[in-house]
Amino acid sequence: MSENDLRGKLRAAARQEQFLEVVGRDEAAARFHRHLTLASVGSETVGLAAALNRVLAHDVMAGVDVPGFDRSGVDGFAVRAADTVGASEERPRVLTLNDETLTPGRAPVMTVEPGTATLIATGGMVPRGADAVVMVEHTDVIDEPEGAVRVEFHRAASAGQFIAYAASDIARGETVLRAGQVLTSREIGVLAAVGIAEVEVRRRPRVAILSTGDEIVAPGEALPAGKVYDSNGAIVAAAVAELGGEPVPLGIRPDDEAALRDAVDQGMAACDMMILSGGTSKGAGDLCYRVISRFDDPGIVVHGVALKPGKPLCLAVTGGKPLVVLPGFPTSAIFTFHEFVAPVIRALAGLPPERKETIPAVLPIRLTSERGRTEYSMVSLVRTDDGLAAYPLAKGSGAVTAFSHADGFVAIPQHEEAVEAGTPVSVQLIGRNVEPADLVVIGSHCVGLDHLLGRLQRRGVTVKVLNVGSMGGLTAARRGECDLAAVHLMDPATGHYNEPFLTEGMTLVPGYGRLQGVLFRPGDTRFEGRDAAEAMTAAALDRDCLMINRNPGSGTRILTDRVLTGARPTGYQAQAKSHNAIAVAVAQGRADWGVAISTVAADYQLGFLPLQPEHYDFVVPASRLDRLAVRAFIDLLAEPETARWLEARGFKPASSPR
Ligand SMILES: Nc1nc2c(c(=O)[nH]1)N[C@H]1C(S)=C(S)[C@@H](COP(=O)(O)OP(=O)(O)OC[C@H]3O[C@@H](n4cnc5c(N)ncnc54)[C@H](O)[C@@H]3O)O[C@H]1N2
Ligand code: MOO
Repeated sequence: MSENDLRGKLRAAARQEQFLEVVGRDEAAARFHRHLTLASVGSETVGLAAALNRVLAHDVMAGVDVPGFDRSGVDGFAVRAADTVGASEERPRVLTLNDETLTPGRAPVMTVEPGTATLIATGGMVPRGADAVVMVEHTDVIDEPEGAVRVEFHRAASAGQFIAYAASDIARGETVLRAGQVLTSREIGVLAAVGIAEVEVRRRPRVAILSTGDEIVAPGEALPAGKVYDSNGAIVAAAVAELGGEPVPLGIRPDDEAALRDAVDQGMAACDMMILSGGTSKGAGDLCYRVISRFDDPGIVVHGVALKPGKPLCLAVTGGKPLVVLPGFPTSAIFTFHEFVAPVIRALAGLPPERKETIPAVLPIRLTSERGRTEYSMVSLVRTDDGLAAYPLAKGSGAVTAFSHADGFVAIPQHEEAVEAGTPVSVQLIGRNVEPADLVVIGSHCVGLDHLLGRLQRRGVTVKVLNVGSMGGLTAARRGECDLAAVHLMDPATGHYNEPFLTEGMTLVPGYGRLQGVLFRPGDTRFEGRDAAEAMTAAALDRDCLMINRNPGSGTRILTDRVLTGARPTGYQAQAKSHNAIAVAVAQGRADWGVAISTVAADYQLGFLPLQPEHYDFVVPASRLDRLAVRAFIDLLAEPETARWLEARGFKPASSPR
C-alpha cells in the first residue's frame, strides 16, 4: 500500500461517523416489530420419525378409540362377576371353562354364559357376557380326567375388574394434540397410538447466518496471530436450531463490500431471514451497515441501541424479511440475539413467546456501569444461608464464555454508575432454573484445580467455579457463599502462606505446592541462568526491560511486591488477570518478563527462574466441612493418582513435605 493510500485509510478511519440515533431497548424492539409480520412461514408434512421437536400445525383429532375394544389388563379368566360372589380360599366358586383361549389380537367367538369362564391373556379382547377378569393366581384348575375342565375361583371379582374399556384412554373424535404443540417423544407416542404415520408441522424458518471480518477464521483451521475463530457463526446457528429454526450457515466473508453484498443477496433470496455478525459500527472498515443501507423498504429501522452489551446492533427489514447485523463481540452478539432476534424466530416457527423468569438475589461485590446505556451484567448464582448471591461474570463484551457460564443477568439502569455490594437485585434467568451445584469453589484459578474438579464431576458431583482471585475467595468463604475458597496468599510480614489469613470458623484444607517464578523468552540473557530475585531487581533498573504485572489482590501480586521492595519496573502498571495472560504477553513480546507458575511457563515454552514455592490451599467454612461434596474433594486430594497427576504437571502434592 502506498503512503498516500495509507494516509487516506487512516483519515477515513479517524473520521468515524457516530451512531446517528441510539434508541432505547423497547423503542428498538417496537420499530423492528412495526415492519414485521410474524405469521408462521407455512407447514409441511413429515413422518413420525422426523417429527421430534417440530411444532404441530393443526389440532389432531383421534380417528379411532384407544383401546379399540374392552381389554383385559391381566392374565386370567374372563367371568361374570355375579358368578364369583362369596368366593374364598375355603369356599371357592367353581366355573366351567369355555373351549376358547383369548390371546391378544384374537376376536372371541364364544359368550361367557352364567357359570362359565374363558381363559384370557393380558391385552386380550374381553368376550361378550364377561364383566370382570380374575387373575390366574387366584384360581386353580381342577384336575379331572374326563369331561369339561372346571376352575376354582378363590376370590370374588367386582364388576369391571381388570378391564380397560374401549375408548377409556382416547375417544374417537377427541382432540389429542393442539396446534402449536412441540412434539416430544410423548406426543409422538400419542400420534402413533391413534394410527397417525405423518403429521403436518410448521415449516422451520430458514435463517441465513454469515460471519464477517478479515480476522475471522473457521474453527478447525490454523490460527495466525491476531486472528480469531468464528464463534458467532456456531453459536447463532445452534441457537437458531434451539429456537425451532433451520440454520443455513453461509460461512465467513472478509471485509469486502462486493463479497458481502453477494452473500446478503444469496441469504435473503434463499431464506426467511438473515443474521450477520461483525462490522456494524459506522467506521471505514464496518461494511455490513453500508451493504444493508441500500435497502429502503424500509431497510434499516434501528442502528444503535442504548444497551451494554449490544450498542451497535443493526435491525433491518426488507421484502418483509428480518435482516439483522449483530455486534461482532461474542457476548454482545448472543445477548442481542436473545433479546431481539430470538422472539422473531420463535414467532416464525409458530412457538409462543418464551416465558421469562426472574429471581431475587444479592450482589456480593460492587458492580460499576457505563452511564447512558442500560447495562446487562451476566451473573452466576450461588446459594448462601440467606438466599442467592449473584456474582457478576465481569468478562466484558468480547468474552465468549460469559453467556455460557451465566445463570442469568441483572440490568443496571441507564443513569446509574454503580450498584453497591449488598444491594438486592432481580436476576433474569437464562433459559433454565437455577440448579444448585454440589460444590461451589470461589477464588484463585489453577489448572491443577481444574483437573481435580473435572475428576470430581465425573464421579457425579456437580461443581460451580468462580475465579475471583484469592482475596475474593477468602471473602466469599467468610460470607458463606462457597464450600471451598482456593487461595495462595502470602503474609508479607511472615512469608507464610494462607494460614495467617484464616479467621474464626474457617478451616484450611492443604492443597498442593506450586512454583512461582519469573517467565521470560528463552535466550533472553537478562534472565537466562540468573537468580530470579536478582534478575527482577536488575530488570527494575532497566527502562527497556518491560514487565507485565498481576492485579492487586492476587497472591502473585503480593509475592511480586515483596520481591520488588518498592521498585517500579517499566510496565508495573500493566495488570494481567491470570498466569496465562502473563505467559501470552511474554511469549508474544508485548512484555519481557512477568511472574507466574512453572506449569504455565512450560505450557508456553518460556524460560523460568524459580522464585518461591507457594501453597495453593483451600479455605473451608467449618460449617461446610462435613458436606458430602467437600469430603469427596478432600478424599480426592489424598488419592495416590491425584498425587501422580499433580507431580507430572509440576505441582507438589500436599502429602509430600513442603
Ligand atoms: N470508537 C468506538 N469503538 C467502538 C464502539 C464505539 O461506540 N466507538 N463500540 C464498541 C462496541 S459497544 C462494540 S459491541 C464493538 C462492535 O463492533 P462491530 O460490531 O463493528 O464488530 P467488529 O468490529 O467486527 O468486531 C468486534 C470484535 O468481535 C470479534 N468478532 C467479530 N466477529 C466474530 C465472530 N464471528 N466470532 C468471534 N469473534 C468475532 C472481532 O474480532 C472483534 O474483536 O465495537 C466497539 N468499538
Ligand atoms: O455494546 Mo458493545 O456490545 O458492549 O461492547
